[in-house]
Amino acid sequence: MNKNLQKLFAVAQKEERLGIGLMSGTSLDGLDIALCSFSGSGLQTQFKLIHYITIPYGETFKKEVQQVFAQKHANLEEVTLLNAYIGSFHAELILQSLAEWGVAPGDVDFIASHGQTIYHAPKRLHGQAGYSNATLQIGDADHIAVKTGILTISDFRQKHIAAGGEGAPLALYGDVLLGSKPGEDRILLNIGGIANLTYLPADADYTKVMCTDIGPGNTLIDAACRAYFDQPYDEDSAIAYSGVVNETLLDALLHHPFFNESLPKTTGPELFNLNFVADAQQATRTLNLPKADLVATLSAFTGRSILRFIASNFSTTGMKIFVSGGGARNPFVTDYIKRALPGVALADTSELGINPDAKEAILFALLGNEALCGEPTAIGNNPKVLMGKFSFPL
Ligand SMILES: Nc1ncnc2c1ncn2[C@@H]1O[C@H](COP(=O)(O)OP(=O)(O)OP(=O)(O)O)[C@@H](O)[C@H]1O
Ligand SMILES: CC(=O)N[C@H]1[C@@H]2OC[C@@H](O2)[C@@H](O)[C@@H]1O[C@H](C)C(=O)O
Repeated sequence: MNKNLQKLFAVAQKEERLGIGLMSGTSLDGLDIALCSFSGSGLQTQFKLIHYITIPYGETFKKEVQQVFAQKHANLEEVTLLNAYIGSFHAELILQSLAEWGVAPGDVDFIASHGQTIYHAPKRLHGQAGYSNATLQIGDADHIAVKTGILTISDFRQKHIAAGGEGAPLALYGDVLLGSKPGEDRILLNIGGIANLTYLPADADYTKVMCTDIGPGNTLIDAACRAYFDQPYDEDSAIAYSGVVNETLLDALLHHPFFNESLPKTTGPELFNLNFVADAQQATRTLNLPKADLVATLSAFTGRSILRFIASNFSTTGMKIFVSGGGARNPFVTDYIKRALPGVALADTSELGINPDAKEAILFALLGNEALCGEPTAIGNNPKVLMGKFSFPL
């Protein structure tokens, strides 16, 4: 028998597994690496976060990825080169982190890698007859497996699409396993590049769980900061607080048909980008808005769209909201939500024992654990699937 298959079989049967989850999100800020231990699977999963780090990407790397990221037209040679490069680069960052943590690669049972999304094209975006939902993550996992010597599971989103989903959000699979509590109505809100949430009902009826993208999280704020302030993001909302929200532009942004589309739905910077903002500015004759006012308006846009979504889909009485993602550190956005929902308890996911920055990397580690030894679980109207492809070391 192929020795890698033998090893795979042994790992799947272990009492406890050590796994690494990797997330490189739409904000392109860096690679999140979470080293976790798991025992059991599904609703019996016991998990512990052992180490976590975000390794920021350098400007040159970011610029290279941005050339192909969310672009309708890209250089195919660049995409091909990046696919191999990102796999190999992520492997290097893993090895470097393991060395810093004093963990031998041979002790790690698996890596679960999200890869880098370069284009997300649900049918609602591309609208082309004869083509299904589609998404593309690059950073080939064979490079990770060969360079680290660790079994690597990757490309989770394709199975979700093959089984009828949009390939995202996958957060619900982790949120149900790690974040639900019978007797408490909960929303787990992630504000990354794109904002999404999972609703976990108090009666623990998993057919009622809902997980969907909401709209922009940090993506437009970051894009405006990059374009007009030469900054990667609006640290502590300093720019937004120095500006004034333009209500006319805000209303126009909120009128996008995406907000009325059926749930669950997904989106990305393919839709919510500076061209979309410029069109709304043109229509509202606000093209000359001071740039700080623009950042304030885009921050209010994120806050208002999240708020409007929650208020129109849930009764917030007794609801607890747990926030994660980099946007949890944007006070303009979080205060906007808090002010409008005074009766609702808003905390970050550390109250659940989940580091809010590490949550998505933990999710992929957990999906890797499920791929090894779980059973497909029916949650809400989501595909009942185990996801991920296996790449073996030499
Ligand atoms: N101190 C801060 N003040 C304001 N914003 C912040 C702060 N720290 C982080 N952020 C925001 O968080 C972003 C990074 O968030 P995160 O790492 O959750 O994104 P991601 O994982 O790429 O997103 P996604 O979940 O959409 O894939 C930054 O680009 C920035 O917009
Ligand atoms: C295609 C893609 O990469 N989508 C991301 C993105 O970032 C947030 C939101 O948009 C979410 O739908 C998803 O990631 C998280 C991890 C998810 O699948 O739950």
